[in-house]
Amino acid sequence: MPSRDPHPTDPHPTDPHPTDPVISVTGLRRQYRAGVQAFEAVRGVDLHVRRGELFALLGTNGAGKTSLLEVVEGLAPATAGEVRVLGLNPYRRRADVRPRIGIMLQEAGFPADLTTLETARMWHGTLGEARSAQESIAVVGLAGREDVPVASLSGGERRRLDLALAVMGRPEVLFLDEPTTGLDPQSRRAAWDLVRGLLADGVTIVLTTHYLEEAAELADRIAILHEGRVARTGTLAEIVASEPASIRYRTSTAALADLDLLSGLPALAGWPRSTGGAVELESVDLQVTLSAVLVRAQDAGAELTDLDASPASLERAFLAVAAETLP
Ligand SMILES: Nc1ncnc2c1ncn2[C@@H]1O[C@H](COP(=O)(O)OP(=O)(O)OP(=O)(O)O)[C@@H](O)[C@H]1O
Repeated sequence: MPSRDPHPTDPHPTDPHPTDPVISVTGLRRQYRAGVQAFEAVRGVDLHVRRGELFALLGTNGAGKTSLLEVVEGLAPATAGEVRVLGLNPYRRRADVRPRIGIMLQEAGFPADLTTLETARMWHGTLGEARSAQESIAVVGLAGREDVPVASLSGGERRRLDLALAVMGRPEVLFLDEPTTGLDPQSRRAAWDLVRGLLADGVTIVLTTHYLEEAAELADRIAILHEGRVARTGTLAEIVASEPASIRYRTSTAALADLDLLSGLPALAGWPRSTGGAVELESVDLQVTLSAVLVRAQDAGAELTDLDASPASLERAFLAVAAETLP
């Protein structure tokens, strides 16, 4: 099916309202191949990214993040649905949209024998209005490494060079595709500081990452993609609030081990389970359930070993999504 564009002329492309979403995706579908071999990688996605926010796109392997982002970045057409970036169809109006966005890909693939500065200058030559090569290198903290061949940069320095090129054109919207993969914890935190600096300058950022901590640290809002659909979306707090907390322990005392007896505990999110000899409880109110467990243990003189009580987390939400099979 060809992509459809209900507003092919984009009547007010240069005068969007300040509160309009910078990225607006509605009912997006992307299908690979046709006929019996057809595979729909993106199955009706709605997303809206506001000006100046960092929106993190998470997902299981093969969830459709890359397939979705390629359409948003204007690199591929949608099979169906509507995408607007800065008010424009990014595929049909690529020449207008491209200078206003920056894309940091997973593997930029520079000629390894060029130096940092030569690489930045080469990229500068492809842009119109842009920061100088020197300034871009300084922005990402690579000053002093100008004359080092790209092949001799560390993995972290190479990712910073990727970022220098992505921000060189002073993009209004920046796409960061797994920007800190392979970086050590210190370099990752340095990259986060760079990203925060860009946000402070008003850049709108779409981040994909497999590091949930990174999304929790940086994102204003998050979407978790699964099997081509948005399975969860919202702020970190909103996503976490939709998941139960958990309590685990081991005991030999029946009052705390018998699952039927435990099912009467308050605020449980489901039936108690026993896994590998440990009791597992899910709770919609950790404090209420945990207090009841401890009171019962005291009354029964029970010893609880390996006691662990954890509030819901982004990781739990992610794992819950990964375990779901969507209709
Ligand atoms: N060119 C293609 N032709 C056919 N199928 C494809 C093509 N590209 C991707 N797919 C399939 O579409 C689905 C989504 O892939 P995609 O790369 O978008 O996922 P992803 O979320 O980016 O995954 P990852 O986190 O592993 O990079 C996968 O099942 C993949 O095999």
